[in-house]
Amino acid sequence: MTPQQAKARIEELTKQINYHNHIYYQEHRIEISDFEFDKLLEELISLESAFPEFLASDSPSQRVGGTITKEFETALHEYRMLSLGNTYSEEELLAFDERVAKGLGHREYEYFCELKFDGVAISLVYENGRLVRAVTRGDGTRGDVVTENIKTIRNIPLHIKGDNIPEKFEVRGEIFLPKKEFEKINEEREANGEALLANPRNAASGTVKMQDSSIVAKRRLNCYFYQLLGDEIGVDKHDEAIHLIEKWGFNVSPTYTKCKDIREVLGYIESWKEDRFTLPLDTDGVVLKINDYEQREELGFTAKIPRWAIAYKYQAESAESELLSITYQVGRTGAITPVANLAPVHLAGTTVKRASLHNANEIERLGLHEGDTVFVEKGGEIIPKITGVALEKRKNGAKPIAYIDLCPECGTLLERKEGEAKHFCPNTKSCPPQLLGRIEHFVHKRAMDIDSLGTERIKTLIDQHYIRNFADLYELEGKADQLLGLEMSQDQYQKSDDGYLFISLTKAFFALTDGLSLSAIQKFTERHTDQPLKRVIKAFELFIRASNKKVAQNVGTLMKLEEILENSPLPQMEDHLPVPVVLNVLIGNWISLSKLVEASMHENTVHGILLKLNLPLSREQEDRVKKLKANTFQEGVISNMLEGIRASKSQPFEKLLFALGIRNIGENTAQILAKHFKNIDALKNAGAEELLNINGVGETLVSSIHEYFKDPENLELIERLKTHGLNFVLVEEERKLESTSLEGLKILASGKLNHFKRDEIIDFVEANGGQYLKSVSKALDFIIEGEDMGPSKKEKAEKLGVKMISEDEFLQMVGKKA
Ligand SMILES: NC(=O)c1ccc[n+]([C@@H]2O[C@H](COP(=O)([O-])OP(=O)(O)OC[C@H]3O[C@@H](n4cnc5c(N)ncnc54)[C@H](O)[C@@H]3O)[C@@H](O)[C@H]2O)c1
Ligand SMILES: [Zn+2]
Repeated sequence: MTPQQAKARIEELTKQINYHNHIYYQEHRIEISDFEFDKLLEELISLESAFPEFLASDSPSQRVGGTITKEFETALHEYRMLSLGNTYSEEELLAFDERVAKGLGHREYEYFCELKFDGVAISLVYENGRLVRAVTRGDGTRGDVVTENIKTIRNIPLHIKGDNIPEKFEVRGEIFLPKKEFEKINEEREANGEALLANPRNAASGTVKMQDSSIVAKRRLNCYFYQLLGDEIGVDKHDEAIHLIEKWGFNVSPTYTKCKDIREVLGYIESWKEDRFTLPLDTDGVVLKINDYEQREELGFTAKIPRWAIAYKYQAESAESELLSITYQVGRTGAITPVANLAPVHLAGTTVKRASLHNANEIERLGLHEGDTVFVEKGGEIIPKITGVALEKRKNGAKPIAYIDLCPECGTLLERKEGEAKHFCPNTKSCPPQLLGRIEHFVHKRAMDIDSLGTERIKTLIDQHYIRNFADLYELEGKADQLLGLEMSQDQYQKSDDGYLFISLTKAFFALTDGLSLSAIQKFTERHTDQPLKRVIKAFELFIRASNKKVAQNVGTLMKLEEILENSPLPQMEDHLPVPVVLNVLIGNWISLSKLVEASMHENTVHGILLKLNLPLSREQEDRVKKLKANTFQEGVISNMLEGIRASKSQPFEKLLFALGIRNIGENTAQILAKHFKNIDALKNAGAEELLNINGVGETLVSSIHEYFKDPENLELIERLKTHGLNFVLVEEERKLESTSLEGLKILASGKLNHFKRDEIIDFVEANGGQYLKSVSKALDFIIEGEDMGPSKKEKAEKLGVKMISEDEFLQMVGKKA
């Protein structure tokens, strides 16, 4: 390589590494794996050492990767927070050991091994036994002060008690989001159609830097500690320090061990290679450190890393599997996410059956064909990803994956906006997941406030076609009797290609027998999955006989089932039975099989079929049928739901306006518009000019409003809602003010308040006659300055000359405090 080439490559690598550092530390995202990142850095380091003339003092090889952010106060680290050298190879580990041996003049030394926890580094400073400061690593010299956020982590001791606690000391560790919590958050996000968090590490680092500690508290971060620092800590070996902080109540992972030489270290590495996946958090390697502090000092540091420690990183594991199919998920915003269904394969401690594909570009980038053998990898990500295709194994004539054109939920032609990676379903009104999103918004606490309508219930009502829009909610009252017994989930059902309704064997056997428990039957069917139906039924007969419960009756029913199945023209489906056949066995004396088949063609549940047929069932038959159904709506649930819906009719105009979900009309805007126009018709007829004259209304909002009222379906919806008595007119002063002490004042609160939660302060200001604004502007009369008010906000307020008062002063102003 010529010096010219080297220079160009160094520049290119520097640019790339700086970019990936930036998105990793500032945006909590990744675009390449850690392995790929480490390879880039390694290449840079080797080029810089071959061509030292091109080594820039600010090269990423010379600096710790993070930086500080603008939103927090910063603090200097008393002891610099460094990075660690890392390697993926055993040879390099042995070379490290040789350097250590040489550096110490071949005297004896010990290693202390810990797992490398994949989280965010934190430094806690204690003075007189109290936690005074929690600081991120930042650029290694200076970090962000995130004390309030860290205090929400339950097992971090705020006070240390005991004998001989040093007056001042620092403890370092790794904050992490437990895998279970991470999965929970992502399940919620998936259900809400929000983008998934890539991995627990990024989620943890994003959380640590949130502005709102109450959200941090909900995330249930945890922390493992691995270092004690201070001038008078009274120990001179790392293992002693670890035992000390354990004794003081810090959470230390019990996975550490002391090794007397590098061979033992290799044993430790091997022993955790698979076992680490059983730990509650992600780990990406092992850190080995010289145990003795004096020896550490002798070995010293480079600009960026200690010479007495190194991280050995496990390579991400990969496996081969077969692409079975692709499922396209529709989120609540209409965004489409393709997911690969794979033949189950064992990988990194779990069985993998699905891998994320993100969007059409990713499928194209991989060049996926139907039935391809693919490589799956599980790096830092919980959701594995496909890293490539084994081209030599591609089947003859395999077709490239064709991305879907139509929404899998509603059949609408998908759209893809210029410059966007994701496809969208434009059918915002009736595409089921999008409708779910809209209804959830409508019933939200700050909108129509119908808390008896949770997601599961709304989903059921949408799936079974009881609600297609908001107005339908108010017509449920007349359908109360149909709702009784409505099934909450359709998981137990399947439709055959030609539209016949099937039910799981477990549920069918449960309803067809008497005296056998659902769980016992489930265990039985699990043992007999994949077998031909005839054989399963024979085995079930033996199972009934062995159970010794109501044998004659149960076997009799089973024989009837066999006979009807034999004569029915219906297709077969693995592990399922046709619903009409099962119903025929249960209630056959009332109705013929052909009538049942006909009724089941257009229905998705047993409840639906029975509603349609309206048969006079005996008590016993009803009980049997009940066993066939999924969980159902009961009387209490229904009356509770209807009560909530009825009560919502008295929500004031501004809440209703917000609930309608008109694009760009948030809560604040809804209030402003409601106050200005006083009723929906005035808003509907408002011209652009009038709208633009209102403070806070801009061009985008004007066009969303006009677009909304241009749509005849929306107008019809409003008319229907009016007939149900919803408030489309502002009832002025309908809210009794608690006081007028804030009358005419425009107020904003920033930072953490002690007497109010986020939403409470808004209600409080308004209840006392004030107006709450959501951003810093000249219009404000004052800002209530809470704890840890963001420095950028503060700066802006000072620049605009907005007065800031403390929470105490505010409380005095409203007479809540002497
Ligand atoms: N994928 C990307 O785009 C991208 C970008 C930037 C950085 N990265 C990754 O981030 C890492 C670089 O970050 P780094 O400089 O923090 O190095 P590092 O994470 O490899 O090592 C240092 C850190 O390890 C942590 N650590 C965990 N367990 C520890 C233990 N038992 N003892 C001591 N320290 C422990 C500490 O937080 C410490 O700050 C690399 O692994 C790199 O792959 C990836
Ligand atoms: Zn759709």
